[in-house]
Amino acid sequence: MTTTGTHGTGPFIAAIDQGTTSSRCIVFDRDGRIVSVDQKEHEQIFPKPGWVEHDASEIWANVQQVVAGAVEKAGITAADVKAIGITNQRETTLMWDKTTGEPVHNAIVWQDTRTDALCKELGRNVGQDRFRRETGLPLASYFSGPKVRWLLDNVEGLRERAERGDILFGTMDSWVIWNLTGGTDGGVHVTDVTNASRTMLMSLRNLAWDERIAESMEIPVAVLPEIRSSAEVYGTAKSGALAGVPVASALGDQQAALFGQTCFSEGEAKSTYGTGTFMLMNTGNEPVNSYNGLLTTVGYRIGDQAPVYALEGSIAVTGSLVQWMRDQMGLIKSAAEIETLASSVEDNGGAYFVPAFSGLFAPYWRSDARGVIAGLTRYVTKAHIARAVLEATAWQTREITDAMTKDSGVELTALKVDGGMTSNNLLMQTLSDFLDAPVVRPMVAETTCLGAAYAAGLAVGFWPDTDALRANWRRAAEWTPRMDADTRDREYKSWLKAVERTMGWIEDEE
Ligand SMILES: Nc1ncnc2c1ncn2[C@@H]1O[C@H](COP(=O)(O)OP(=O)(O)O)[C@@H](O)[C@H]1O
Ligand SMILES: O=P(O)(O)OC[C@H](O)CO
Repeated sequence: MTTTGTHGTGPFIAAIDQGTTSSRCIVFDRDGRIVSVDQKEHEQIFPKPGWVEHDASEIWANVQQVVAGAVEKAGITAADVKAIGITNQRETTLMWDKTTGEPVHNAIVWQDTRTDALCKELGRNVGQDRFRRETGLPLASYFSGPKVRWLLDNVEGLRERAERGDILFGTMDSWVIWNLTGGTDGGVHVTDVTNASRTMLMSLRNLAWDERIAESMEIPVAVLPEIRSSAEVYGTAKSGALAGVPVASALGDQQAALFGQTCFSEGEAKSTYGTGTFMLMNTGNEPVNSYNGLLTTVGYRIGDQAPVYALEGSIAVTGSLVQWMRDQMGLIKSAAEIETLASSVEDNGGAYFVPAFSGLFAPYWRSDARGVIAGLTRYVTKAHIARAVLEATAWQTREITDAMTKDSGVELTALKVDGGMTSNNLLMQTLSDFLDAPVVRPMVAETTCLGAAYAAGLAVGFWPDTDALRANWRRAAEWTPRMDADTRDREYKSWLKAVERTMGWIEDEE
């Protein structure tokens, strides 16, 4: 996809978003407006049920293409661009040879569940609590550490090469930055605090690798990148359309969206509706422990300022359920059609759809759960199912906001949203109804790239401070609750009953 928008005169900031389904590059002007976009999808590789991989060489080639594409569409040159910001799908794990620059295996994607058994074993041997206490994360196949261990155990000869110091590990931020800054010819091997906080290997308080945790996972520290802040100059792009431009930010995509939504004050939260949904709340300069199934993570760190922490509710399946209705069930032809179909009925007809396709993430963290449609009768039509599909996203968000309130003590007053699913009006209204709170969407829906651009711009003095960024945030749409409390409470009870039905489907030995 390539689009060109209207823009003022330069200079500009470019952001690269290396996402789960595609890589894109967006050029922004000083008002945070989009000047140009270029985007390219990459192959999703499913070698076995539950396994998901990406070809990191294909991804790097795509990144170079979209950077060139966005620069060309903007009608600018590298000299007009003051900095490059990086944002990325988080947790996806890659190891490569630092002499040849070749990946040793496909990247293992965040959704991949191959390390389930390994996580259970680590839980038995090391203890669940230890990981949560030190890293803020529950032991789950979602995070990078167990994926690194899997690669070291399963790629022949890799452990010896890693111990010799020939191998580098990185999430996609590290891979893109290493290649951009020269690769085998002096590329810098770094990651930022937000990405590092998803590896399960970083001490959340010290913002440094926890060597004892790494040792308990049998991961040699020699493979780990240097942890840096989210907004500082890591190096300079060595080749391509933006050669000579400083690479000045890195943030995991959900943290970048928090930044792009200008959630700079404690208690401010955003929820991003894409393949999955991720809600993050800024909790200030101290990590807040979760007792209700949320993750404690780093929100961002600007240069040497104090880090900002966040609580996160991660939902594995939201937009991908709409894709499933389209691609596997054939009930709709396009994602947008789900709204038309769901709007053709008044309610869900008694049906509740819990899409626990790869277990349940927050607040349950149950890998033994599987998807369920509950409440079926002959009355139920495909339109009711479409409605239940949209309601599933809204109810899952409600469960997360309930947990956030319990953990943080902050009542939700409004939710800032972004991502592909927010173009669905019925879903946004339903969300407001179920949360009993206003839902607001900003003018620039590409908050992930915007956040990376903002951080890079701050690092090079393109924007003076976060107040200047706040001034760019403009509301495009708002939905307010219309549902009466009795209906909401009754429906929520039924949803929670349906969630119970998903648990324990997978037996341990499976
Ligand atoms: N109108 C819509 N209604 C519901 N879901 C939608 C709609 N448009 C797109 N989606 C879903 O949103 C997702 C794409 O959003 P996007 O933010 O681009 O995701 P990602 O960044 O995770 O690739 C897809 O899973 C798609 O099914
Ligand atoms: O690439 P996205 O938008 O699907 O985001 C993926 C998340 O970062 C996974 O934690």
